[in-house]
Amino acid sequence: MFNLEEVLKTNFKFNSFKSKLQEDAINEISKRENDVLVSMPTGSGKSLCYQLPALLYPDKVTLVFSPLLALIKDQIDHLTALKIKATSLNSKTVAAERNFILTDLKTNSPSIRLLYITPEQAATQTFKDLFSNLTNRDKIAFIVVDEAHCVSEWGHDFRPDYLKLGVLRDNSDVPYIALTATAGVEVVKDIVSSLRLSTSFKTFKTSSFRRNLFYDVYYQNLLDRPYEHLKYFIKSCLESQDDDATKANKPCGIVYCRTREQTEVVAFKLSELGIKSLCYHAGLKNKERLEYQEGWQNGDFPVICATISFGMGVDKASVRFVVHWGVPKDPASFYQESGRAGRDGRASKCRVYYSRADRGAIEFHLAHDLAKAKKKKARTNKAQNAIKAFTKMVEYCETAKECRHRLFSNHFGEPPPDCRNRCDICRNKKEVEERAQNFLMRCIQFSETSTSVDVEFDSDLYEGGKSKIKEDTEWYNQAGEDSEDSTSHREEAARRDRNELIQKQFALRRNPQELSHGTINKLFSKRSRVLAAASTSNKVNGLTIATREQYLSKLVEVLTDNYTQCCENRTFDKKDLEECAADLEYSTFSATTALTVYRSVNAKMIANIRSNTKEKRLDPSLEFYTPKPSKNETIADLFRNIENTNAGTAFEGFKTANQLMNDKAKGDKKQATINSFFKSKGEDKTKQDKFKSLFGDDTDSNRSTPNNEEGKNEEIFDSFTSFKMKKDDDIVTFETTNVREYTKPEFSKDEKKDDTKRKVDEQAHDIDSKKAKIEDGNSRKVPKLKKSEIGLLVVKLLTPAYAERRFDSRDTFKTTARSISHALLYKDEAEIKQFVRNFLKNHEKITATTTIGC
Ligand SMILES: Nc1ncnc2c1ncn2[C@@H]1O[C@H](COP(=O)(O)OP(=O)(O)OP(=O)(O)O)[C@@H](O)[C@H]1O
Repeated sequence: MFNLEEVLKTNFKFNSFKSKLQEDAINEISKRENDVLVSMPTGSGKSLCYQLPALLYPDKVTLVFSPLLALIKDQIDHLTALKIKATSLNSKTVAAERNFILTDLKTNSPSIRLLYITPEQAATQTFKDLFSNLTNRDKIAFIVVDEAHCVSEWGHDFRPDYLKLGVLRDNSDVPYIALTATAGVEVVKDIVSSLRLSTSFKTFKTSSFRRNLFYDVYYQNLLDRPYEHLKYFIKSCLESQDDDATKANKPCGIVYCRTREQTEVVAFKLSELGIKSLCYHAGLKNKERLEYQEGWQNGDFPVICATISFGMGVDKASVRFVVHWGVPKDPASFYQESGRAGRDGRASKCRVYYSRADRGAIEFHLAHDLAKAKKKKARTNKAQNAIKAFTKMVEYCETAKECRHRLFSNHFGEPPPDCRNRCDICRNKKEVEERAQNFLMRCIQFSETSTSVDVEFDSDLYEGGKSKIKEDTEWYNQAGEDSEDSTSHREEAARRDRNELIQKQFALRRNPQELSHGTINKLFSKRSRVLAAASTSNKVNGLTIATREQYLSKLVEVLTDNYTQCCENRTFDKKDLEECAADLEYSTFSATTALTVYRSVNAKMIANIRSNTKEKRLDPSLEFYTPKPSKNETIADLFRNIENTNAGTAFEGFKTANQLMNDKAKGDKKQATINSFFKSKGEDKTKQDKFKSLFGDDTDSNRSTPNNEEGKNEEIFDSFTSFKMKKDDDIVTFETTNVREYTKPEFSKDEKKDDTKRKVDEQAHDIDSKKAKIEDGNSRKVPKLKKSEIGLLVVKLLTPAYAERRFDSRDTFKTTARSISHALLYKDEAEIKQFVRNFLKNHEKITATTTIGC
């Protein structure tokens, strides 16, 4: 009917359509038969899809709703340059122009082809009159809704005024054209329902599958030296390209971090390891930001470590990798951020270095947003949606269920893509499953040794563990006598609570749609630093964990100021001050039942501390504060105690990442790596003891281990990154890494020494084991494996069943693992494996009453 190519050439000066999809969409729209939804990535030429058809109906006008004046201006300038009459009716339109528009559009042959309007304008009487005039005379060619995702609460740019655009349908049957960049299923659903697109609407949509991108996930806490791992990954990405490219087109990459500090630390670490990197975040001066962005774009340095603020308008073709150091916020952001890799169509990689600490921090913020939303529906929905979307990201990272690209195809409502090994799971599912399992197991192991909230090594699944729940319960019962009866009653209640929570956690994983306020509160209470967090809303009506956290933060801040300014001989460290603040907050919390009282007592306390600081008087809470005895219950405690013992340094105030880096640059090599904590002379015995208590391994001492005593626990800790069974020599060994690419570490001198030492230790252990085997052959009852090794092996073997929820509780899991380990003290690896296999075969569900049998 129309010669579209001719119109394209004559009016838009293009020789051909940008893509087949663009051509098809224009073809369909031109017919004016159906509503059309165009979903294509930015820059793919969506505007032409309505601009060209608008020219095909010379005595009609096309109305275009667009959210921003700046976008409108751009479009009008572009069309004016092409001599196409386009104008805008908005709050800034001067009276003369407004009159011209209204007069022109009321004629039989208006000269205006496209009229751009902000959605806010659509609600004005002037527009309503104009609209009914045009409709009555059948003068509208198309109603176009640009950036249509603004109708959706799932989108980032939700604009309530967009919701009103569907109402225009009441009085008109003009075809609607909705345009959006690649949108998720929920957003598309919202567009269709809000704009009331007809049931026969046609969709023109680009597939979200990026076949040149390879996706995978690694776990930060399974890596011995995560920054080195990152370095080798980056090197492999940057080296694989041709050398002929211009400087600006040389391979480069982005490392996305959650916080400004992280960008600084990662950039520093990479630079230190020989990969020139700079950071980019909102805290930099404008000039610096621009300079760094340009430097990266010009190819002055290959890696930029940035918060997600980096990337808007950055369209560099030769990005060979995008790393997320932590966890992306949601599938849509992840798609967009990782999609900055491989714009030139060449093979590129997208990797997440997952961290539970990051997950915890994000969950906490999400819970906070939800709490802040109070009962406002729109905000609550938004906060709930953010939690659901984040849950998908967590599942993506923590499991190895399905092709990584499916995260996106599911999100965009597309059929599963033909991945063909373009992700780690499709390439080697078994290996990835094992890695995910090791990660889960690691979380369980650390949760056994951690009784307080420890962000870096936060426990999996449970609300701070048994002791935390017990502590909460005790708090409620503190008035009563601690009789045996009441204790067992409380333990029973705690067990019930815990099981219920576990069930909810699992339910949450199964069906993230079913989130209730209570569940979320419970879920996030484990992240909280406040004492008895889980009891918050029961104790003080209307009080949220987030509010308590805010007061706690304030208390930490004012106490820190008071301490640094008013105490001469400082011995407390950051954790002491936090604990002191937590005690203060808790004392108010436990003495109150009304929210207003809670707030005012805290406010008064904060004011008092401030006034003491002003008068240079140490606050009594600090003057009489006795730091809690070191229990070595968390890794953080352990590090802190060792640090205190080793360094004997006074509190110097807290340092920013920058200061730390500067200190390091000045040669402060005191603590180059975590390992070096455990490698310094003199304190070995103490540290070993600390590790023993940390891992609950106090029974190996009766075993004869010549040559291997020194550093035994170091080895366990070092190797804790992952462990594997060496099939060939029948011995459980610990691996410093289970990562294929990480094969060529360049150790520093000290690390080489450590490594040699470890090898010597391992050899000694080999000799020791062989000796033990010979002795066993001589029928002496000597254990074939260390107790700790048996323990780890059993835990590893039981973990898949735990992940499949076959244990009724975490306690049962622990007790079973312990009982089996004890029972198999004199068995070898094969026997242990066989036993556990049979045990799991014979017991589908494992409860506290399941007998081990041996
Ligand atoms: N057929 C074509 N041939 C060549 N270039 C084209 C063609 N169609 C559009 N373009 C150009 O492609 C670029 C991107 O087009 P456009 O701005 O319409 O993309 P878009 O998908 O609307 O992006 P956004 O989501 O940012 O609005 C523009 O410079 C436009 O002139």
